[in-house]
Amino acid sequence: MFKLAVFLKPYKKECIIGPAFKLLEATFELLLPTIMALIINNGVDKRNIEYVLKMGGVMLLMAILGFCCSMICQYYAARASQGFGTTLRNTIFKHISTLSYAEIDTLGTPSLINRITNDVNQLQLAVAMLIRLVIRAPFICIGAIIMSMIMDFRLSLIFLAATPVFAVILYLVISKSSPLYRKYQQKLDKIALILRENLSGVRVIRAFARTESEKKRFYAANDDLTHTAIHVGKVSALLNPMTSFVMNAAIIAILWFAGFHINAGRLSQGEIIAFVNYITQILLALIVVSNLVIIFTKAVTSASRINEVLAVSTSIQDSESQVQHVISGTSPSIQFNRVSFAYNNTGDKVLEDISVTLERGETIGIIGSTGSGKSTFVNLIPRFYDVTEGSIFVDGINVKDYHLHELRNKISIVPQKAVLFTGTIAENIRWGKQNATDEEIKAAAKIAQADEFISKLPEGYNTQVSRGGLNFSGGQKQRLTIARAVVSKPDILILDDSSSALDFATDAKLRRAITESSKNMTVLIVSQRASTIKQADKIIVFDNRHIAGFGTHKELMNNCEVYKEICLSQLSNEEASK
Ligand SMILES: Nc1ncnc2c1ncn2[C@@H]1O[C@H](COP(=O)(O)OP(=O)(O)OP(=O)(O)O)[C@@H](O)[C@H]1O
Repeated sequence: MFKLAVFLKPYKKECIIGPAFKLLEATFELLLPTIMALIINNGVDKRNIEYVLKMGGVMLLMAILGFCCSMICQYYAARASQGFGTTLRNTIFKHISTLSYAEIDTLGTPSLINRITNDVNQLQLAVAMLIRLVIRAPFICIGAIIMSMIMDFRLSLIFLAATPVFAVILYLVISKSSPLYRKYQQKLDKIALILRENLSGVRVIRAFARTESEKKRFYAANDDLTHTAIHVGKVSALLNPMTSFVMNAAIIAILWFAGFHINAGRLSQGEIIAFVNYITQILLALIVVSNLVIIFTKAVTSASRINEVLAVSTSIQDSESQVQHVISGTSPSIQFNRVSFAYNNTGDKVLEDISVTLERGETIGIIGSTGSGKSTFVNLIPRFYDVTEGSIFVDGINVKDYHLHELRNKISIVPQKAVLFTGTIAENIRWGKQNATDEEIKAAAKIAQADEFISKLPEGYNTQVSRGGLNFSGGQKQRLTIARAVVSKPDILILDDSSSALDFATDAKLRRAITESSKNMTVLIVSQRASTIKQADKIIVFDNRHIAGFGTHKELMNNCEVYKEICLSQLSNEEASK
């Protein structure tokens, strides 16, 4: 938790002024019982109305000043806690954006969302309480004990005797509830995961009539969360009654002994009322302390979850080289040199000993059974993941020697799942090139075979894309994502099964347009459809982690059994032999 204190640095002023005003308010509050004792002893007892009114006025003034101090503190606490939360959220977000796919896969998207929202909120609350109450509550406790000591030292020893009992209660509750809060947050992550899967996969769930079983899964996770919440709630709920019990026992003891003191004439009526007031102040302050303990126990859990994210350093390190790369026109566009890859250190290899050279300007088809490693192969080129063994060269330079932005500027990738963002169609295409002119956007859409359907829309390129591109069909979404990729005229274009929703004729037109649009662009087309990749200059055939064949359609039909089998399962003999 202390590691995150750096985010409070810009709010030093707020962290000093806020508690200072709170202390001033607490001082006024501590003086009130003494003034009340004076009013009873010197005013009420002696029937001195003038004294009662004068001191009553002083009490009112103190209450008003106390209220003003409290408001000022509240203002500074809100400024510091909100500012702290904003900076922390920005920092986590910035950090997450540096992480590679591998780290994001490990942490889990729903958990990351919970950490950046829920956990930061918890810390924000702790900061506000830190400024408003953390100094005030002990100050009131200690102040009230000192004031009562001044009045009657022996009676006040009862408070001191109650303190260790209170400390033991605090220790027991914290040690029990702290691990439970961590469990609670993990279960909240699980709820977020199920919710996310259900909301994004709502159509599939309905199509497969899985609504009931998904409901049951959600209820089970929710019950589990509730169970933990109740458990932790029960433990925390013990704190307030136990504190009240200890303090009320102290009050009874004080009243008992105070009776003897009054009888002996050592304590006045006013003083005994002030004494009881101080006890009440201590009791209230201790209840605040108990609630603070709960808030801070939660905050410690949240802080460790946030620190966990901030401590993850990306495995994809950007090159530190300042050298401007000079690309030789003769080097191959992409070269894999004995590359192996596993998604995690202990996992099985999903690509093994891959060596292949792709020349500039070639169109490469990539085919193979599902799970054979096609997507993994193309994801290694822009360094979404780093190779486990071997090396990859783009334009003759090891991908690890590029600055990431330089490498990724060369490559446009259209992923399997078409992802669009809210905004207009033009804005979505402009993601590929920020300063693209309207003509460039139209040209890109023409290549992607999207211009025709966009032009028919009443608002054309200014049509709003709703969240996730819901207002477009699967094929339309795919074409828009392809337009976004080609608008920057990249050196390497990767289409990862991204034309699967297009009909054969549109797919063929798309491939022709891409080939014609740039002679120097190396195009990698991953597809399950033999017809999509058949015409490519070269075809890579993946089979179970390995390259089973590499060559033209004709060559592979003659020498690659896996390829021949795929083609013959999809095409007629006549089509396959063409
Ligand atoms: N993020 C990931 N974490 C762990 N394993 C993964 C991950 N992505 C893919 N895999 C595994 O790697 C293997 C290769 O997957 P990949 O997606 O590269 O296959 P593919 O040939 O593209 O399949 P498809 O044609 O179905 O898209 C599969 O066994 C898959 O389970």
